[in-house]
Amino acid sequence: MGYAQLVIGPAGSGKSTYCSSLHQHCETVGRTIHIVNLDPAAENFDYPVAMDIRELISLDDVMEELGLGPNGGLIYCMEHLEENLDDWLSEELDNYMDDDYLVFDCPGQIELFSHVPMLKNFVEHLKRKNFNICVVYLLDSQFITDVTKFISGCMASLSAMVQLELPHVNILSKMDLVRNKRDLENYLNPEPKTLLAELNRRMAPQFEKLNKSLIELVDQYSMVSFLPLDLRKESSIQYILSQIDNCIQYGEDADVKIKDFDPDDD
Ligand SMILES: Nc1nc2c(ncn2[C@@H]2O[C@H](COP(=O)(O)OP(=O)(O)OP(=O)(O)O)[C@@H](O)[C@H]2O)c(=O)[nH]1
Ligand SMILES: [Mg+2]
Repeated sequence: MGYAQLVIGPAGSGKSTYCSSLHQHCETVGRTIHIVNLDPAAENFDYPVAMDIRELISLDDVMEELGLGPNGGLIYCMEHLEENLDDWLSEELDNYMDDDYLVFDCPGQIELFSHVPMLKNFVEHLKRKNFNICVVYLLDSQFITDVTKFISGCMASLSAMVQLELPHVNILSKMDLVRNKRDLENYLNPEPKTLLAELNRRMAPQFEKLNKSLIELVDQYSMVSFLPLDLRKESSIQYILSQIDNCIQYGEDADVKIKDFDPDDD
C-alpha cells in the first residue's frame, strides 16, 4: 500500500511552494516523502524532484513540433501521460515500495480536473497500484477578498471532488497575505446565509435566484470548508499534514504492526 497527495488548484495558488515546504517540513521531522513533478511547463524547483513528467515529454517540443499554444500543448502532454500510464508511470512507480509517500505537484490549468478525464484515469491507475490518495486543493487567500471569486474557487474544487471521487482537503494558501483577520472566519467555515447575502449585495438583482442555487449546491456538498495554510508557521504545515494523513489512513497500519508484537499476546 502506497500513499499519495494529488496537489491541485488554480494557476499560481501556491501548489509548488506548498510541495517544497512540505518536503522541508518532513525532512525536519525525519520523515520521507517524494515529490513528483507533473507539470511539463515547470522549470525551477525548490524541492528534489523524485519523478518528472518532463522525462517523458517536453512541452517545448510539443509546441514547436505540433504548433500548439501553451495550454493546448499542456493538454497534449497530459494525454500523452495518460497513454503511458501502463509503461512509463508503472516503471517509475516500481522504484517505490510499500508505505512510500508520494506528492504529485500538478499543473494549474483547471481544465485538467474540471472536464478533461485525464486526471481521473491517472487516479484510477494509482488506485490499481494500491495507493491511498487524497486530493489537496489549494485556493489563494486573495480569493476571499471577493465573494464572487471565492464562489468560483469553490465550484472548481467541487468539480474536482465530483470527478475524482477521492478524499478531499481544501486549503486556503498564502495566509501571510491576509490583512483582515476578522473576515477570515467567515470564509474558513462560512455560513451559507452570509455568503448568499454577500453575493446578492455584489450582483445585480436578476442573479438572486442563481446565487441561491449556487450557494445551496455548494452547501449540500458541504464543500465550503478550508484549512488555513501559513507557511511561516511550522505548526500550520504540521496540522495540515496530519489532516491529510488522517484522510488516507497514513500511520494507522504502523499502529497495527506495533500491536502485533504485543508481549501480552503469548
Ligand atoms: N506571500 C506568499 N506567497 C506565496 C505563498 N505560496 C506561494 N507564493 C507565491 O505565489 C506564486 C506562485 O506560487 P507557486 O508555488 O509557483 O504556485 P503554483 O500553484 O505551483 O503555480 P502553477 O504551477 O503555475 O499553477 C509565487 O510567486 C510564490 O512565491 C505563500 O504562502 N505566501
Ligand atoms: Mg507549480
